Amino acid sequence: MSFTAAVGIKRRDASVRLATSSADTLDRPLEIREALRFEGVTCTFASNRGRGENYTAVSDVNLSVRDGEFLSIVGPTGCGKSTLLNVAAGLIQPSAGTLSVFGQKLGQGLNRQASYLFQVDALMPWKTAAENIAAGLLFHGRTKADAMASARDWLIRVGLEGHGDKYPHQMSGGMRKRAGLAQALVLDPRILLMDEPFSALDIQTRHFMEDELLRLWSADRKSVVFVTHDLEEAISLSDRVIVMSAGPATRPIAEFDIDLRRPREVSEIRMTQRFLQLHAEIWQVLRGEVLKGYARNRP
Ligand SMILES: Nc1ncnc2c1ncn2[C@@H]1O[C@H](COP(=O)(O)OP(=O)(O)OP(=O)(O)O)[C@@H](O)[C@H]1O
Repeated sequence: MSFTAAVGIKRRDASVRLATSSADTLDRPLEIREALRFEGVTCTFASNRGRGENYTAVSDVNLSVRDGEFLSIVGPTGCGKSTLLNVAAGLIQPSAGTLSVFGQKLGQGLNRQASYLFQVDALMPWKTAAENIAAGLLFHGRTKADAMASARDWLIRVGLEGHGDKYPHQMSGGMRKRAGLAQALVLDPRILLMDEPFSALDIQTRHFMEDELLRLWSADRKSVVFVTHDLEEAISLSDRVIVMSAGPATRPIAEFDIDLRRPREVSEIRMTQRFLQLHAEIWQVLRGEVLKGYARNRP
């Protein structure tokens, strides 16, 4: 069974180390590389209620994301999923604990190995799709000709060939998402952080985008951390799903290996027996936390 309860979260050291017989060591690396490692990460904020109170959103989070892994994080609303992504991006510093990126502790400042894709578009309305995609490269010092050539290449890769001259208001929600994906991937990050990127899309476009993401991901297997409220989306995309506890002081309470075959087509994989089995197992844990979250947030 793939369910690993709280003990499973503690097994993190074992999970990143391969069993090594002498034969193994000849042709396999000793360690699977970690893209991200949260160690004892706690984030405490000044409470929205004021009165000098504090609110601990996440507490003592220990979690590693393997190089090339597609990891999803699910949990009750407001539990602290985005907070963890913000720590991974270097947008906020934990009150305690550390984040390591490919083995290096991240001090102050942004995680330069990562690109971030938010729920809302980060496209600049006064720039065309191509210019939006090229903007990050220009910021990193590439020449305009070079940046625009890369942007045109990425327009093709995300299915926006011929739409490079459109402004965001001239594009559909799905097209804007594609442009957003290109904007993130053109920088060739080793890590992709995604915060409910497709939640505003209609269901068909959403499935299209999920398949598109899997296709792009499988081309060079970046490490992905994907936050979603949608358990079906989490299972159909991921190698591993982490369930967070209800807040406050949220932490991962269970992890599930998703052993569905790849390549996957999200609408098809959801019909399989194994998918339904995994869904039932994970929902059993998640449901309890969602109910606790509702109970705690009742006025
Ligand atoms: N900068 C901040 N100042 C004060 N409180 C904050 C801050 N950032 C987050 N919080 C609080 O921390 C908790 C976790 O927020 P977070 O956005 O990480 O949750 P989430 O699981 O991503 O939410 P959702 O599921 O609704 O997207 C919330 O109660 C939120 O109000």
